[in-house]
Amino acid sequence: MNVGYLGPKATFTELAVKKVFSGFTPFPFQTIPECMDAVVEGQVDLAVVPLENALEGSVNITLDYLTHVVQIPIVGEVTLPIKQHLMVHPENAENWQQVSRVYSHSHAIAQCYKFLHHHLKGVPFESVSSTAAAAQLVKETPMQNIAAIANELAAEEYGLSIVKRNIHDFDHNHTRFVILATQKNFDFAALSGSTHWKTTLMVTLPSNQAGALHQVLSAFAWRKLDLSKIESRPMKTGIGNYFFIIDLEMKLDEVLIPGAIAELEALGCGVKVLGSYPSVNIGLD
Ligand SMILES: O=C(O)C(=O)Cc1ccccc1
Repeated sequence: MNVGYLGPKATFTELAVKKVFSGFTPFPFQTIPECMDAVVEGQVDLAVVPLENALEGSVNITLDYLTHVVQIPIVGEVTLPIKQHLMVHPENAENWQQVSRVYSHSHAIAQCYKFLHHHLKGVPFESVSSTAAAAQLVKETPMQNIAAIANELAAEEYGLSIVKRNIHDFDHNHTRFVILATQKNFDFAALSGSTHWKTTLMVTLPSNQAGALHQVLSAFAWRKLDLSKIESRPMKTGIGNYFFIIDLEMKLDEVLIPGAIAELEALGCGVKVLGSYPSVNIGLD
């Protein structure tokens, strides 16, 4: 099977792919939408993209593309610890404190904001499509003293020198990556051995109805359904129009979740199941 992922080689997404898809053929794509389009067009069997980071929150492009553009179910989830390092071209290793710009994925820059503020104060930073794309840029531009924030594998892959390790501002830095597939026969529970399942719903509220969100939450609460996330995202139809993404800590069953969905629909809500999928937590080793 082919797995599309946010590339180029040595992104955090590739680390996630390597942890769970040994024996699959990896295909890097430059952007998250390109990965998802590749699944829709049948160019790859699966796609792995980042969805949420513990320090920086949701990867909005992933959520928005999944909810507004493509219709691909989430079939699995992998959570990985994230360690960010500052790296430069070996020719600039001695002078890293004089770097003129720092490149990385916007989430990685945000995860290291305190470090950048204190150790590279005033140095501009610029976001690129991934941490590994930043490392590749630094490799290809040795004549400029610039830095990338990326992982250890990227330093190896692009021949860069790590000049500061673990520059993320908080220790518990994890990212959730989702696996997307249209194929019905892909079984992530069998592949990963995971018995922990989650279900993700997209809920739109009836317009201008006082207490609607309270009623939505009570449909889950009285059934004792455990929510691990609720987040609002713009409908993109006008200021103040939002939908909700709700994660439940259980597999889609035949009674409780369908009962809650029926109750929400009776209230005038729209409900879409984005996926019910096994979830795995991986260590860096
Ligand atoms: O840019 C990468 O390496 C990615 O895979 C996206 C990302 C960025 C920052 C933290 C986790 C994942």
